Amino acid sequence: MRLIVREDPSTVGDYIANYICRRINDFEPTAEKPFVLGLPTGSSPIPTYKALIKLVKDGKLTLKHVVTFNMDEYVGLPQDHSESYHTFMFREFFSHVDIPPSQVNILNGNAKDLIGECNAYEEKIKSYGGIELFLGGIGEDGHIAFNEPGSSLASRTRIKTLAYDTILANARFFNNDISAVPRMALTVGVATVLDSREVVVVVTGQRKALALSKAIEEGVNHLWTLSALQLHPWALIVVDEDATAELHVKTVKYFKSIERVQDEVEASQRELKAKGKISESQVGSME
Ligand SMILES: N[C@@H]1[C@@H](O)[C@H](O)[C@@H](COP(=O)(O)O)O[C@@H]1O
Repeated sequence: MRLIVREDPSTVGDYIANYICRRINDFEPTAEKPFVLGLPTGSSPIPTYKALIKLVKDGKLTLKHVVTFNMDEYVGLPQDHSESYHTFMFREFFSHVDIPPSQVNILNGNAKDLIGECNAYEEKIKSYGGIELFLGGIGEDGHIAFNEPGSSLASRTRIKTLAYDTILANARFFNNDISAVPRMALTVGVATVLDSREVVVVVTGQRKALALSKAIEEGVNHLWTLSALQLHPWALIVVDEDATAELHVKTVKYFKSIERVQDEVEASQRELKAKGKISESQVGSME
């Protein structure tokens, strides 16, 4: 696992957007071989979406051959409700970039057969050969997607009852009316996220600091589902300074030193590549 620390949410967003842009461009997606990207909602990824939109507008990135799968959706909230994750994703991202809407996949929380909807979602992900990169966010209780505390770390896409903490946290999107927050959601499972080839998680703000420390400084634990990321071979968590408030100083220093060493290695690899001594595929990031 790698942990990257940046100053604030905006520089975190820039870092992740540039990272995703490089991954997509290196992949050289085509109609036959699209890049499959998992995406979250929430306020934390908004700076990343803003930065990705700019990269597309500046001609540095195209999403024409990208297929997306969103993490979750409320159950029973009309699709055109201002707080549905469908509305959120088109408002904050998809309407501003060149992705064909037919390549956007979001769980339907109003499906007649919710279990069938979840199973079909897993099958569709499989039909694309799995997810290349899953971008995620976390809740204050350490949940990834809507995998609330106590979720099985082997879980797949399913119906989930929301924890009271999450209902409270999300009431801010429903005029602080707790009774207006849906009680259930459809969500990809922890194992669905872990199956993707790479996972990138955005964690910003002091209210996420405890969850971050539980997830990376303690053992794998179903009460802090992000901690399952410790089992993933290619995981990256990008945080701002505020989110590090509960981490040990030595943890932060350690990960910062890893980034420094990696930058030095990459710089020397680029130099070797410029001299024709190694190929582009040999220039890459390390865990
Ligand atoms: N289901 C979503 C999560 O996927 C998201 O990570 C979380 C954090 O939201 P925010 O970034 O607004 O704190 O909100 C919801 O619970």
